[in-house]
Amino acid sequence: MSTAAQHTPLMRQFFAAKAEHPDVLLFFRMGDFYELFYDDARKAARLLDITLTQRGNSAGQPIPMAGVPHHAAESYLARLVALGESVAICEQIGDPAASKGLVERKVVRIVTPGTVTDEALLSERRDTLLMALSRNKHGYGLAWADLAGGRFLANEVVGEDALEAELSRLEPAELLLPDEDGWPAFVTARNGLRRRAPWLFDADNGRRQLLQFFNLHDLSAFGLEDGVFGKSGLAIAAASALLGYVEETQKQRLPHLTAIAIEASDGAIAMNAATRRHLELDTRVDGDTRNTLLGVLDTTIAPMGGRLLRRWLHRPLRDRRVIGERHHAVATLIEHGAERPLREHFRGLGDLERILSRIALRSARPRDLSTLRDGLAMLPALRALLDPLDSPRLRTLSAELGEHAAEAVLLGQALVEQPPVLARDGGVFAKGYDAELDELRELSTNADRFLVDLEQRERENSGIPTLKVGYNRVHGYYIEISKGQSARAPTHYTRRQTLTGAERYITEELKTFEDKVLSARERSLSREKLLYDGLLDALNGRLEPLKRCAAALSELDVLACFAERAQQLDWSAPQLRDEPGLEIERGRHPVVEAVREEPFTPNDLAFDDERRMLVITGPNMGGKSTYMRQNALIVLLAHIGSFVPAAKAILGPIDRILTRIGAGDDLARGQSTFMVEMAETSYILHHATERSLVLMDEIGRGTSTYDGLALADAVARHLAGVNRCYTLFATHYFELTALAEPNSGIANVHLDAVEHDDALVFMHAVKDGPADRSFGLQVAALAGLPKSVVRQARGRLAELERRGDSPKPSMAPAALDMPQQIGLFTPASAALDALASIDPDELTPKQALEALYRLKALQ
Ligand SMILES: Nc1ncnc2c1ncn2[C@@H]1O[C@H](COP(=O)(O)OP(=O)(O)OP(=O)(O)O)[C@@H](O)[C@H]1O
Repeated sequence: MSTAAQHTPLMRQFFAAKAEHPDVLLFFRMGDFYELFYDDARKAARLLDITLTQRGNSAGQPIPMAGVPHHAAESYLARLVALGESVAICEQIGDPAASKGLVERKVVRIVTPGTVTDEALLSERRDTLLMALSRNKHGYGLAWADLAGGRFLANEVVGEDALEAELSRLEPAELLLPDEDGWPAFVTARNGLRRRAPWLFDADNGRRQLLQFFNLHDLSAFGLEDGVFGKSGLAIAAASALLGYVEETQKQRLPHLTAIAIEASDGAIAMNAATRRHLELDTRVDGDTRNTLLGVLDTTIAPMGGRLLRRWLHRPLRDRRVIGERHHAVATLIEHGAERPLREHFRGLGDLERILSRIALRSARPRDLSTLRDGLAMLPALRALLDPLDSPRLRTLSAELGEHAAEAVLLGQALVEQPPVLARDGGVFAKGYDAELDELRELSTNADRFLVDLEQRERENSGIPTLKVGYNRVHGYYIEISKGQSARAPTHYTRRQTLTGAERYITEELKTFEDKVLSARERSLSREKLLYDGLLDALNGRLEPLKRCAAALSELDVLACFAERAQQLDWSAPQLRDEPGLEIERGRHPVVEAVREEPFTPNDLAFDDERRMLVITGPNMGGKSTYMRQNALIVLLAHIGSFVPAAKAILGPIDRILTRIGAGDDLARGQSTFMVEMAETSYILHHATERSLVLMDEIGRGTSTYDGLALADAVARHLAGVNRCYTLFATHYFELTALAEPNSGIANVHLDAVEHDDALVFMHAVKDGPADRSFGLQVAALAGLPKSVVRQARGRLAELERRGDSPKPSMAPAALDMPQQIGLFTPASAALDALASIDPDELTPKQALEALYRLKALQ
């Protein structure tokens, strides 16, 4: 082991900084580069695919090193943050030119996945959240902050399921949790996990810290004290742990987090992680984000509108007044043709929400301010558009937009039309805004004139026509004379620099001029900095109303998007009513309809107290899954305030949407398909209420036919009899169609196909009653199963049917109790089972022949 003393001074400085930030990558500034050393270098080289090299030796050993150029650091940081890594930025504090020996360095901030606010490190249309979790014997506290958007929220939930549901809803980029055992795997397996000392999650300390942060005497105004568990302080503990972390990493105040609010679970239609996954709200099972509900729905124009829509989509509301107002607003926009001009205005809007956060954090760039200026300038036109519209929500939003005339004028006068990217180079402020700045700028501008005159004069006086006046950053102003002519230089010229072909001089007059001009430049830059700070101060004084204005603009963008979609896609206004039941006429699946070339066949749905479960049968590919999901999506869309893809939808209250649908990612989650299927089913049986909408797709498929049928039957009976939820139950077990007895609340519907000229045509229309054929073999043929195999299966099927062993759709209910009579369970199915296990593509000709003999033997 090497000791500190054996290391070079530079490495000792590195180790000191590293000791303070052992868990994060350290970007150590070395001139124009950030360098990483030792393990950090190895890790960064792997993650960023950059070269791992060496920087000399220290303590007798080579130092592994990887570096990224300073000017390109942002893109590397963005990649690291996206991978869930944090980076401490250690800058050179002293002036390298002035300091003797080692220049001083200091960690100035820590970039972490959940705290970034720089535009370049954020995803435009998705919130970046930092979340903290606390727990006690009752449940969990959650607090999450969107620092880039200036939002701070909390919630308390009971049970791991509810915690998982919240995590899947919010998808935090970084998760803080007390460093203790016993956290469930769906928490500990997350990217961007940061374990913190458990005492940082203490409710009593936390309360004090929050009071101090918000400068308040009590927290009751935020509703934080009346969490789900009374005064347990779970949300408070999480919120204060979060704040502590932000202060530690950002090393600055957070003036834009002005409040914290509880976002209670019971205000929303509950959807667990499985439901979000199965319904493919914004990501498909295969990770694709197009061809999802959000993909079809999101035509918002401003990025902040897009983020709000995603938030809405993940949190359909139960408050029928709020949703009703949104529907009314959308209808009003359509009726008056107002959404198109509204959206035209939004094109130049920019991301005001994040800009305002950067203004609060004082990291706003000149272009942020000019975008804000342009946004504020369009407010009067927007209000003029909105004011004649008779909709309560639009009226509220118009009022929330506010006037902001003073800020609009201030920014209008202060900024040049197209400001530079960075404030430090100057040129941000318009002429006429500040007299002192104008005067200083005048001096610099006049300088050019002076230099031309001087050059002319010196040429004449010296008689050297090639004499030039110039400037360089190191040596300042000079008079240049070529080597050949330099002997003729006047005596009052003082030599400043010798080049290969020329000599450069300075004169008294030029020196005086230089001092004046350079100091004018410097003074004008520092004047601009002062003015810039003043501008930020002025805007910060009005941050709250400006934030409300940005929020109203985001909501208008989403409502206008709903209006646009409704017209483009022929969606209609849903009706919400207080009586229970769901009635959908000519409903469509928004995503399948959008991607299909052929027309979509609309289908109805009716649920009421007498009809609570539909057992859906029909051929594979017939459209069962599509039908089930479209109904869930219609219910969901209605509850975010959107119109819906149906001719008519009358919806009673809904508290949850629960789904059990086989998905391709089950195995990736480290559990067997059947385990996942049963865990999800069990969740549904425990949580579904009379007001829940439940989709069950092919339950029981993951195990043997016998067990599967028995389970599916018992689950269906439980859902219909005990949970009494609205259930769409798709199944291949025809036996289940027998459940639809009078007064059972269960009805049969089916999808159909017809064989036409040897081809199979799917009708996609949902009809009453059970299916009478499964078309399994025809679909298998469609899928390209070898003809010989299909032919053989067909023969077997005919034989089974002849023997009366095959399952019949009209099976009597009692049959379930006598499974030995059911064809599915006879030994004859052994041949089909064996057939199913054969993959023809995998077989050699010899193996195929052997398989054939085995099959024959099973006859
Ligand atoms: N109502 C419809 N109108 C038009 N096309 C439809 C309709 N419903 C489904 N389809 C088409 O049929 C395909 C198969 O539908 P879906 O996956 O819903 O069938 P399924 O009965 O659930 O099949 P499986 O039992 O094999 O899972 C869809 O991808 C879609 O292209």
